[in-house]
Amino acid sequence: MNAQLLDGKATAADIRRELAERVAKLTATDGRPPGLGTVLVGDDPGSHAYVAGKHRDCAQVGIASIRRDLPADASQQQVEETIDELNADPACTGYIVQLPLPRHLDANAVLERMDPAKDADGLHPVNLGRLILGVEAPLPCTPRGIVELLRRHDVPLAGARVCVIGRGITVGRPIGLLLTRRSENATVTLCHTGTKGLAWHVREADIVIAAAGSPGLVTKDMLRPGAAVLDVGITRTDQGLVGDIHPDAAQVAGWIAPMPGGVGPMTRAMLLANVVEAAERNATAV
Ligand SMILES: Nc1nc2c(c(=O)[nH]1)N[C@@H](CN(C=O)c1ccc(C(=O)N[C@@H](CCC(=O)O)C(=O)O)cc1)CN2
Repeated sequence: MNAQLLDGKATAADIRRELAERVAKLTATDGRPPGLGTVLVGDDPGSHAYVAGKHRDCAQVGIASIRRDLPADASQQQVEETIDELNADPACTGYIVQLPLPRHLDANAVLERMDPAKDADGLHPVNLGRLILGVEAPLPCTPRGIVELLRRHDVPLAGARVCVIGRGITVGRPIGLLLTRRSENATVTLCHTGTKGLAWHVREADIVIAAAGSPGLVTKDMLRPGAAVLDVGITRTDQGLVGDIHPDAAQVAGWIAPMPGGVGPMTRAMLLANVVEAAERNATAV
């Protein structure tokens, strides 16, 4: 079988073009562009690359960038003061705190301090609660990107059995909430390091979303032929970046979102979408 490519790079480029038009309208009406803020603590090269990418995307669609970089030994108070500053900054429509934070910081306290109306990542507890309640809220970027990628490639979701591997807060936990909404109507099994018989769960699935950070975890012998397989795992090795899906999976999958070029670019595009939607909400509120 030749797997069909779930091309996140091309799809994200389409979305950026659509968003650029909405940003131009907002800028003309408001007299200034929407603004995205980022809070980055420490020297993790991956996090630096992701934040740089977010600001490049902003420049491409006309969103203003506000960047706050703090040293690896920044205190909880320093980080929270930066949050307070962005909460109060009228030029900042929405912002994100790049995760993971250094271990000495309390990430939950930082997220809770954000103004939920400015939470461009949909990770504030109020917004995660709204997601459960089915109330409009910014959605976490990777889960939203996955749903958008599947929809734009006509991968059937209603009634689909989805196996998610990984229970992190940016992907594994929220993706189940999105896919089980009535509008998506999928059935989700969330697997993690405590799951017994992972291969059995994967083989039952029409859609497999691997976000475990375990290189080559999902192999072709585990997959149902024709399944849609999305690689969200990224491990940095001496040989470069390695995903959770073994390359041989393409031999049996019906669709494949590779790493790189699948879900990652969609994550970035959905962040822009969340900022544009926040700006549109603000514009209609006045
Ligand atoms: N506050 C947040 N922190 C983190 C999130 C998040 O959504 N919000 N997700 C990840 C990191 N991330 C965005 O922040 C992210 C990860 C990967 C990519 C990406 O485009 N990946 C490329 C491959 C990697 C590369 O080229 O370096 C791809 O898949 O093509 C974008 C964003 C954790 N932290």
